[in-house]
Amino acid sequence: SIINNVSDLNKLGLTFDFIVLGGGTAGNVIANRLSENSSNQVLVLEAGGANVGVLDVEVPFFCSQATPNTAQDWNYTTTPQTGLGGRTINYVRGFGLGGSSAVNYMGYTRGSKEDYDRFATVTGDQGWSWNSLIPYMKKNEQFSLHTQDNHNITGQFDPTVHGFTGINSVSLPGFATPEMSARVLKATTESTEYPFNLDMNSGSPLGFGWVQTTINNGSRSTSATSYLAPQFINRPNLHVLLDARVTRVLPTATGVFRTVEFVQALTGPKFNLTAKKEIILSAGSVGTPNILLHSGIGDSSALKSLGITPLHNLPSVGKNMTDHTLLFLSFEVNNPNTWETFERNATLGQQALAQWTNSKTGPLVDIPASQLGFLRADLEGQFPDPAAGPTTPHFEFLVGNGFFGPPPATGNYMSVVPALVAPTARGSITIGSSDPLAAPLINPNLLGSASDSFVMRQAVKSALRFASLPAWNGYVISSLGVNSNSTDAELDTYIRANAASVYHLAGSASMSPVGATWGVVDPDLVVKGLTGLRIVDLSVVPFIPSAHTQAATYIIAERAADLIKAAWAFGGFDKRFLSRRFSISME
Ligand SMILES: Cc1cc2nc3c(=O)[nH]c(=O)nc-3n(C[C@H](O)[C@H](O)[C@H](O)COP(=O)(O)OP(=O)(O)OC[C@H]3O[C@@H](n4cnc5c(N)ncnc54)[C@H](O)[C@@H]3O)c2cc1C
Repeated sequence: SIINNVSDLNKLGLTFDFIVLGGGTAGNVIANRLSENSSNQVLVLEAGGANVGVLDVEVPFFCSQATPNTAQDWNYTTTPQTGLGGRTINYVRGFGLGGSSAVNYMGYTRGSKEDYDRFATVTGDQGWSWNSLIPYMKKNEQFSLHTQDNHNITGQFDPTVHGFTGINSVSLPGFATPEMSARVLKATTESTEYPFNLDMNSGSPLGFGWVQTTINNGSRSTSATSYLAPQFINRPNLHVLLDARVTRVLPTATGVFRTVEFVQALTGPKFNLTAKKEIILSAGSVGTPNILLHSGIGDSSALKSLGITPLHNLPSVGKNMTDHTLLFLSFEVNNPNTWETFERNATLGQQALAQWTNSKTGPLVDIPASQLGFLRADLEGQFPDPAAGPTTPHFEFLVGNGFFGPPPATGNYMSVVPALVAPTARGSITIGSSDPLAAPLINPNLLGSASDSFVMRQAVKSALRFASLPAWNGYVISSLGVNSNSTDAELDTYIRANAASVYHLAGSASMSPVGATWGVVDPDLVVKGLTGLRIVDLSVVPFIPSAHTQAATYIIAERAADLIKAAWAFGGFDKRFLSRRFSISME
């Protein structure tokens, strides 16, 4: 059930085995999988609301309107970003059931095999390798063979690498943009720099291909519409409390954290609930370290200086924060059928919305991109390879049939949006006060290293080269802002003034090997040195995947659910405790 008020929850008279903090992308996977066992009572505490009936959330094309500064956004701002010339920027995090899966741009890209194999190497747990995770990729994915325009999808994906019976819908574009798509595909035949890739979710993402998105029959699929669909949320052992903002986790004994403190209104009373088995922290890469720090779990001396009693010294909490940077690069084109046509004409816009409402067809069924490419930069011998391996990209292009965001008053446009996907800079989540309801200090450190600035410039140059291939003759009229004659200094100035976040932040509560002096969680995602508290969200990755990050989040959560089930499979004894105490392997 979905409950709005803690007094209604209390009336149920339940005690909970597992309490999941945050009903976002990962949290709802955990809630679903743990409640498959009817003897587990599972509760999710979500700070925001239900996110139901919000058109900007449901209509794929409206994704850029869902945030920033809306009711479904935490509405954060970064600290001044040195790599962006000192600018501060909006920092979007999904607020409400579904979390960031309800406000993201729906691209579904797993990353490279090397990304996951690096997780396994760095953590010492082969369970995080690509091959070990394939079953979890398939458990997440319900790939659709149907598109909203019923076109033939042969040659647009590789069926052998997908899951068809999972929970989260994934589909190919459902509204044709033939003038542009044909040229993108032609461009892939004109230069070895931009090869075609049948399916970027095979583990080998390099090249250009068709975008796969978390869209179900023309509407956004979120972790709430999928993992909390009626057949799941109606389980008698699964409950969600909305408007429940977690302030801290509290110890029930020394080193044991099974109690959660939360509020239902910013000025309202605090409530406590205690889990019988575990608290699972799934508040995301900002929320998770924020809650840990306010709970006294972090760098003890930094916490003390803020007046917070340190309870467990874990200096890595909030460190290692990594994010992707993008630049919206636009080209004026000679094609009357771009998004601008219906974006500028109210009648056509209303027709498009009516078509979506009535039949879930038309231009609004897709995100504003139909192809994407993952590419490597020529590092010119200046920097060590920042990627997980030689078949892992350094940057990405999202190609769209129009201007991203509100278009200029006249003209038709194409977007080729370069994004840095293997950054070396690391940022942080810290706190500036002991008030758990105050916003944390968010520093993604975008373009914060010489290598990142260099690769971003290479990516922009590559985008300009891409748009001048013969495929675009007679189509591309000119680029906006920069062009192929721009000097490196001009490119850098433009990038610093205009680059933004892709909102993929990751790694702020990283996994590390058992016994490591760094990191926040062990490879089984239990907080290092503590009992009863596990973290399951994108904050646990030691490196950001070189891809859009929701697929990795879902995959990690699917495996995490199995780790939790296995830990409690022995009559209530924590398998992890047993295996450590008696040095026996129970895998
Ligand atoms: C605008 C935007 C566009 C993006 N585009 C894409 C894309 O196209 N493709 C892609 O793959 N990825 C994209 N991403 C990234 C992707 O959505 C995230 O990496 C992923 O959803 C992270 O999942 P998570 O479970 O770690 O966190 P979230 O999904 O953010 O979940 C955290 C949840 O915890 C809740 N929470 C936080 N603090 C508290 C608290 N104190 N108490 C209670 N609840 C709390 C939040 O409200 C939220 O529901 C985008 C993200 C954004 C914001």
